[in-house]
Amino acid sequence: MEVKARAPGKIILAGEHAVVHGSTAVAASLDLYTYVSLRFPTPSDNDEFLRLQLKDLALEFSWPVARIKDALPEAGSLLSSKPTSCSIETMKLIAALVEEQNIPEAKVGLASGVSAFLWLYSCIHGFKPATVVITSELPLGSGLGSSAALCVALSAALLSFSDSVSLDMSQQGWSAFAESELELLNKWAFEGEKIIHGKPSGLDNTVSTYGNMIKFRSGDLTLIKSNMPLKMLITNTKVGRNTKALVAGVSERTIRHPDAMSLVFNAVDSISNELSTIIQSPALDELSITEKEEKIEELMEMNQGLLQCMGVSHASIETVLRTTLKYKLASKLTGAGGGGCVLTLLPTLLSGTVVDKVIAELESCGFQCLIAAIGGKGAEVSFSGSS
Ligand SMILES: Nc1ncnc2c1ncn2[C@@H]1O[C@H](COP(=O)(O)OP(=O)(O)O)[C@@H](O)[C@H]1O
Ligand SMILES: C[C@@](O)(CCOP(=O)(O)O)CC(=O)O
Ligand SMILES: [Mg+2]
Repeated sequence: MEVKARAPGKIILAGEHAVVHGSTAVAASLDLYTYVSLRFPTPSDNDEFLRLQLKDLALEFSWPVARIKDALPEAGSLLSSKPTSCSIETMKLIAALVEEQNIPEAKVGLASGVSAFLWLYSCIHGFKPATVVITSELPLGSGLGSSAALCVALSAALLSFSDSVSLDMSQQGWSAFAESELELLNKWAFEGEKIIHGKPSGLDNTVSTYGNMIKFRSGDLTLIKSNMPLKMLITNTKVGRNTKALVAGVSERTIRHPDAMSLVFNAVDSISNELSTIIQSPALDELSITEKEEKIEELMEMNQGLLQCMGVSHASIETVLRTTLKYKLASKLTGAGGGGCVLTLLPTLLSGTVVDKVIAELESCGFQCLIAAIGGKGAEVSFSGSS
């Protein structure tokens, strides 16, 4: 029997970084997924390895399970009872296990993802041999939440074969988790995100777990029901960056200028709250769709200005902003910034010709554009094969 889990990426409409410091953020899931399949060998396979295949990257890692048991003896004793944080000492032991795999220099950023895998796997399944295969439709390290999608899909696959979750394995196609199970897998995913991000807010793993559109503040989520069409152009600057370093940079700036930064975070909080009110307000309210879109555009520009104050914009992001402004379109970075992706609102009445022109101009700068559906499903699993 094999389980396949999938978890979506996300866009942050407002509130990235500030959410780490307690402000409200608004995010929506994307219809781009990370997939994790998990299979345990049968006794006749005589396989004593834990294998991790990163299919898109053509990389494969493996550890004899006895080696993992030697390195992380206490991990196996936790056995999925409760989501547990990886201590600094254990992190060093995991780093040694990852280093043994000689990840190519150009792909060294993957080490944190592989570490999160080892922690989640050994906590939930101890030292059992298995093969785990990962594929993703998301660009890695671009602000679309690939790290969270990885942690959520991993937790979903791992928990599906644990005593903590009871799913109907005979059901065909993708099935969703019960509410209490979603809560558990979101908590495990958060532990994985901590290994990748250092100090995550929990926003990304929460929207990847639950899907839809959410308002999030200090660990609390509220599902949002949008009452208007929201079409976003996503431009990937293809400038690589690392969320952990950018989040740490904002924290350092906050230590240097606590009063000013607290006002910046408060302003972002107001922007996110106003944005979620506009999105949810009834379609036949006094505000027409166009008026709502104009307000959202203004809020996006204000949020972008505050992200600049936090020091997370980038020359490539500024190029996207300037280019879209020529077509009177508003944009903001999404995710951690420093490169990565930029969102541009495409108003309902905007002609297809203008959309094509702006995309052509952005792509002529070497950027990559996509229009993805937002607010779709969260984590799901699908079983195949006989038990
Ligand atoms: N499919 C994947 N396979 C392996 N590692 C992954 C995968 N997706 C994400 N990661 C890990 O997450 C990191 C990117 O996370 P991050 O910097 O938070 O950017 P984002 O979450 O916006 O994509 C990668 O460098 C890698 O360590
Ligand atoms: C910057 C932040 O708000 C979002 C990071 O998103 P991403 O990893 O860049 O997709 C960090 C967080 O909320 O944990
Ligand atoms: Mg991330």
